[in-house]
Amino acid sequence: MPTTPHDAVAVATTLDGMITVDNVSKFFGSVVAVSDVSFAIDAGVTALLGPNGAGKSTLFRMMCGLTPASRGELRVLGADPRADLDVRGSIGLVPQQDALFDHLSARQFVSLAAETQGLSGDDVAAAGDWALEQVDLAAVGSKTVGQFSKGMRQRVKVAAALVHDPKVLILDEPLTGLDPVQRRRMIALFHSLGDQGRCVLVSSHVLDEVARLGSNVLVVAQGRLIARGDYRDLRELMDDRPHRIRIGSNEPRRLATVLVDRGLVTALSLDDGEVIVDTLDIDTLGRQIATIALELGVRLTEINPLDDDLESVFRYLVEGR
Ligand SMILES: Nc1ncnc2c1ncn2[C@@H]1O[C@H](COP(=O)(O)OP(=O)(O)OP(=O)(O)O)[C@@H](O)[C@H]1O
Repeated sequence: MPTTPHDAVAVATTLDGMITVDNVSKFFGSVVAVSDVSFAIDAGVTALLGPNGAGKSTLFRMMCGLTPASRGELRVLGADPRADLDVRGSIGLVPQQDALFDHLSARQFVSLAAETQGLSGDDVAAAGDWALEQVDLAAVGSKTVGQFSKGMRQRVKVAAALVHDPKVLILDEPLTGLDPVQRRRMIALFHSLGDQGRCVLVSSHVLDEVARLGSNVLVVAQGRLIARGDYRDLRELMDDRPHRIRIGSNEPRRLATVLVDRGLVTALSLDDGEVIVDTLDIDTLGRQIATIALELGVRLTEINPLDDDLESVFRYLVEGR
């Protein structure tokens, strides 16, 4: 554990988890942003995966006590974040927006965050230095934020959220726009913060980012929690879904007939000389298609999945198709 410039807020954790969300819904008029979501999470990194508009930010805002739930109950460190100011003080939020003041130095920006959290006097500078150290920016703390790369800017935002040494750190899409090296560095930072006993909750709409975030994943879509578990299990579940594939060849009709005869596809259509197939067993189809083409003397020009985007993965998980 690192030494901290000020006492960590001592708040009891419940048996349920450091964050507990119990049958929570949030309505904005007729819009259901969050629908009957329940989960409990503890120390370490948890990823909240979901497409745009899934309800991730709304869940985060409720956890931070910024907006009330319409129904259900949220507990952070055993208390209601709307009612308990101590608990609000043990949450750090990294917002999605790039809300930095470019003319301030990183140290000034983080100190401002420390003052906002109620620190004063020497504690402000000590907390600022400590937070910049955590994100590996202490050496460039006197540079203005306007000079920073996207990855460094994100780390300044994390430092600002960490400055009061919160037990719970909530990060809204913190990996967006980072290059692979910056992303790896940020993910390593999240894990080190989680290993120090913090509950680190990170949202993302990118499946591959979540693969690197770790084993604890919550999947939300259309306001509902639709899956939860180890990333590999979720990936398997996603890979088991039916796939739609476009196959280009010089003899689409002959190829189509054989694919149906051999039971390799569940649906098929011909589109402008190309065969569009649905298959439940993409591996077998992939293995056999070249052999079949060879047998028939048919030349393959293209094999492309049409539904390998994240939206179709979510659609499958939500609707089972
Ligand atoms: N203040 C609001 N008033 C009305 N509707 C809202 C409000 N905030 C969110 N919504 C709606 O609630 C739904 C969930 O939005 P939310 O921002 O929580 O999703 P998200 O998963 O964070 O997506 P994104 O990454 O795009 O922000 C969306 O349909 C959104 O339009």
